[in-house]
Amino acid sequence: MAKVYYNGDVNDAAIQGKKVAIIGYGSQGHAHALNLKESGIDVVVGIRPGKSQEKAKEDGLEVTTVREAAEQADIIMILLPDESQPKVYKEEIEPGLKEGNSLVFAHGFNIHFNQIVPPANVDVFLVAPKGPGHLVRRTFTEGAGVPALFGIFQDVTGNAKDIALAYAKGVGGARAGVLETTFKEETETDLFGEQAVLCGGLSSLVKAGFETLVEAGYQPEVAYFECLHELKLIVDLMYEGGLEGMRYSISDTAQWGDFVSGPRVVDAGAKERMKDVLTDIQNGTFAKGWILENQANRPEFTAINANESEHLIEKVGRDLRKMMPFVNAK
Ligand SMILES: NC(=O)C1=CN([C@@H]2O[C@H](COP(=O)(O)OP(=O)(O)OC[C@H]3O[C@@H](n4cnc5c(N)ncnc54)[C@H](OP(=O)(O)O)[C@@H]3O)[C@@H](O)[C@H]2O)C=CC1
Ligand SMILES: CC[C@](O)(C(C)=O)C(=O)O
Ligand SMILES: [Mg+2]
Ligand SMILES: [Mg+2]
Repeated sequence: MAKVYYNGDVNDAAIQGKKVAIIGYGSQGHAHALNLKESGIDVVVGIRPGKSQEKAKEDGLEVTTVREAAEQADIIMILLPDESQPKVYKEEIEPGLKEGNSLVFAHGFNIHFNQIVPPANVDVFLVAPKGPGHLVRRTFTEGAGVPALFGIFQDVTGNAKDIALAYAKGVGGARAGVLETTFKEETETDLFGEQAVLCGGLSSLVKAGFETLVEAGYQPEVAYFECLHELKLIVDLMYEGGLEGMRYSISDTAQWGDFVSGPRVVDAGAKERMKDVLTDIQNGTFAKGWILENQANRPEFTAINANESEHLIEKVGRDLRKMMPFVNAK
């Protein structure tokens, strides 16, 4: 079994007296900045002028430019979109780095795929929450946390592991469990998870189910409730009790259908295609495509995104959710 670190395993002194710069104030950025601050850690947010800068100020945080934050801080956590990081790093972060600083990431993409090449005199590690930033924040305020991974790329101070664990505790990760990984493992598993299962696999499954019912003549609203809305309720049961917890709560009829029909839909062919997806991640094909897509100003991303937002499931869902304000309460 892998070693799992919890709050009691962490050396808090590793981060005390240090200043942490959170670069970016989006999904992960706001969660890390607020959670660390409420954990008693000295935080400054480095962010360009705009909406999220205003939000960081409204939230009562110390805010300055990216360059100034990187210069001031001992620990610099980069929480910009992966595709924006290399340019901002080169122009505004690298010039402020000092020997013995910690350069930190929440995802290994830019280090692993060679888009950011850090100097040899700083610690480089990742602390990657295994969940969306808004839930990293919400669970923290509820007294809980989202599990996290940490991984060391460069340890020049000899303290990188202690600092990484203290950081993970500060954002709430060590309430749920923190595991050691490598940049390679975090990058490849995170990309695979979001593409094959959590985001890509799931949205394709939901759309295919919805379309199958609608094309067979059933009402779109019924198909929406069946294939999308109820998913959260089923996944909540898996989150709480695994597959067996979910199967305990559903009817025996549903459980029998799960056993006999699930593998007909997600069959051996689907697993073979998952392996292809993993291969493209491992050999850099996916990363190269995403980097080039951004260099070309995202023509395919923009077109697909526009088509997706016009899908019937989205139109029906927007109307139905208006009648369920509690769904969007947070
Ligand atoms: N989203 C998530 O839950 C997870 C993300 N990660 C990783 O965390 C990192 C951050 O991701 P995420 O939180 O999704 O990022 P977001 O897309 O939410 O980041 C948006 C923030 O970055 C700022 N920003 C965007 N582009 C630039 C730029 N060119 N120059 C300066 N600031 C910019 C935005 O400012 P403005 O408002 O001005 O646009 C905003 O403050 C990534 O490495 C990601 O892989 C890891 C785990 C989960
Ligand atoms: C599942 C998507 C994710 O990897 C995440 C929230 O963990 C991301 O990159 O946003
Ligand atoms: Mg992830
Ligand atoms: Mg990810």
